[in-house]
Amino acid sequence: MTDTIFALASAPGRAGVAVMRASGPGAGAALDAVAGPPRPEPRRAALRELKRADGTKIDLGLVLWFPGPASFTGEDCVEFHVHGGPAVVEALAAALTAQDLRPAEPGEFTRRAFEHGKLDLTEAEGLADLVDAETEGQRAQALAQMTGALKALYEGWRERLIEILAAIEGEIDFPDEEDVPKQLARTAGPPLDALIGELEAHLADDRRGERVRDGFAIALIGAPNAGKSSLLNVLAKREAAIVTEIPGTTRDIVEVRQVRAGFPVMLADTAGLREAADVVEAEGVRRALARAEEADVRLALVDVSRETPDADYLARLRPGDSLILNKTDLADAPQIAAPDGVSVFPISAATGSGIAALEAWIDATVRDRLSMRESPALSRARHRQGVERAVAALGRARDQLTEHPELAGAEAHAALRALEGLTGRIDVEDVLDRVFAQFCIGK
Ligand SMILES: Nc1nc2c(c(=O)[nH]1)N(C=O)[C@@H](CNc1ccc(C(=O)N[C@@H](CCC(=O)O)C(=O)O)cc1)CN2
Ligand SMILES: Nc1nc2c(ncn2[C@@H]2O[C@H](COP(=O)(O)OP(=O)(O)OP(=O)(O)O)[C@@H](O)[C@H]2O)c(=O)[nH]1
Ligand SMILES: [Mg+2]
Repeated sequence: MTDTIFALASAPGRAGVAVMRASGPGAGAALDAVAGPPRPEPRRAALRELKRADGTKIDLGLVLWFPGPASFTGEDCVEFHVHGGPAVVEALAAALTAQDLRPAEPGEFTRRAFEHGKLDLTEAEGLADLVDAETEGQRAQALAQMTGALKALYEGWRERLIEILAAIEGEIDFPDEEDVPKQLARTAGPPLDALIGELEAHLADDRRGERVRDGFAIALIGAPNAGKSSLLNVLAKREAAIVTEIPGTTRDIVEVRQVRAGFPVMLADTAGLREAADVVEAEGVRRALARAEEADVRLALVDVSRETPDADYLARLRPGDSLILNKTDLADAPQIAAPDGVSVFPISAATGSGIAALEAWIDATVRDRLSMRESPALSRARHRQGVERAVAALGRARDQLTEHPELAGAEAHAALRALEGLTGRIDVEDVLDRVFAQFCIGK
C-alpha cells in the first residue's frame, strides 16, 4: 500500500495563490471529498467550492486532476490552486489529513517520479538545481540536466560498454579456434580506448559544472596596504570590508557573493601577506594563502607608490590570474613583463580609474570558464566519483584485455555498475536518500 501524500508546492507564507499537490492512490477520492464530484476533465482546471467533510466552506479555488500514469509522479495526482493566505492553506491541509492523506517528505514527489521511471537520477538532480537556481547560468545548466543531457551521455556510454562486454564475453565463451588475444585486441580494444578517452575528457572539464552550481572563486591577495579591501568594496559597490591606512587591517577572509555574466561569483578579500606581527595575523595570513591556493583566479595587488613586484613574486602567478597595479593616482604604473597568461591592470581603487577594464576582464573570465559547451558538464561530486570509478575500472579492463579476458570482463562489469549508479538504474538506497533529502518540501 502506497500512502497518498500532499504538500504545498508553492512557497510558504502569504501569497496571491498557493498550489497544494497530492499524489497517490487516494488522490482522486480526496479531490471528490473536498471539491465534490464530478471530477474535472483530466488536466483541465475547474473552479470549485472547496469544503470540509462537514460541508463548511474552505475557499473557492481551481482544481486539477491528473490520472496516473500520465502525471508528474506517475501516480494519480491532484492540485488545488487556492487563495494564498496561511489560514486557507492550513484549512485545506487539515481537510486532506482528514481524508487520510499525509504530508510529504522533502523530495518525495520527485522520488516517486523517479521510482515510476519519469526521471532518472541525473534529471531529478537537475530539477532540484532548477528549483535552487539563482542565476541565468545555473538555470540553463539545470534545465539541460533536467531534460536529459547527462542522462543521454551516461546511457550512451552504458550501451557502448554493454557491446564491449558482449565482445569480451563472446570471446571467452566461444573462442574462435585460435588467437583469442588477437581477436579481442581487434574487436574490444578500439571501442574501449574510445570510451576511456571520452570519460577522461568529461572529467577534465576544469570542474565547470560544479562551479556553475557552487560559484566561481576569486581571491584578492597582496602585501598589507596594497588596497585589496578598497578594491573589494569597489567591486562589491558597498563597504563590505574595513579599510584603514594601517597595514594589517584585514585578518579574516571577507567574502562577497555576486552574479557576473549570469554566474555566481565569490570574491574573497584576504589578510595582507607578510611576516605576521602576532598569532591572530599569522592565522589570517595562513588562511589567505590557503584561499589563494584553492581559488579559481587570483587577483594579485601591488601598491605602485611603494613596491615593484620582483621576479619571484611574478613567478607565483598562474596563467589566468591577474596582476593589479593599484594607486596609479599616486605614481605611474611601472612597465612589467608579466608571465604568460597573466593580465596586468593599472587601476586606482580611490578614483575608479581602470576599474571598468578590470571588471570587463573578470566578467569575460567567468563567462569563458563557465559557459555551456556542447557536451554537458558533470555538476556534482557524485557524478565525478562515479565517472572516476568507471574510468579506473575501464583502464584495468584495458590492461587485462588480451592476457586475462575474464579479469577484463569483471572490470568492465564494475565500470558498468558505476555508470548505472550515476543514472540510478541500479539503486543504491543511501545514494537515493541523500539525493532526495536535498529537495525542498513540495518537490
Ligand atoms: N501547476 C503545476 N505547474 C508546474 C508543475 C506542476 O506539477 N504543477 N511542474 C512540476 O514539476 C512543472 C511542470 N512539470 C511537469 C512535468 C510533467 C507533468 C506531467 O503531467 N507529465 C505526464 C504527462 C505528459 C504530457 O501530457 O505531455 C507524464 O509525464 O506522463 C506535469 C508537469 C512546473 N510547473
Ligand atoms: N591614493 C590611493 N589610496 C588608496 C588606493 N587604494 C587604497 N588606498 C588606501 O590605502 C590604504 C590601505 O587600503 P586597504 O584597502 O585597507 O588595503 P589592504 O590591502 O586591504 O590592506 P590590509 O588589509 O592591511 O592587507 C587605505 O588608506 C586606502 O584608502 C588608491 O588607489 N589610491
Ligand atoms: Mg584589507
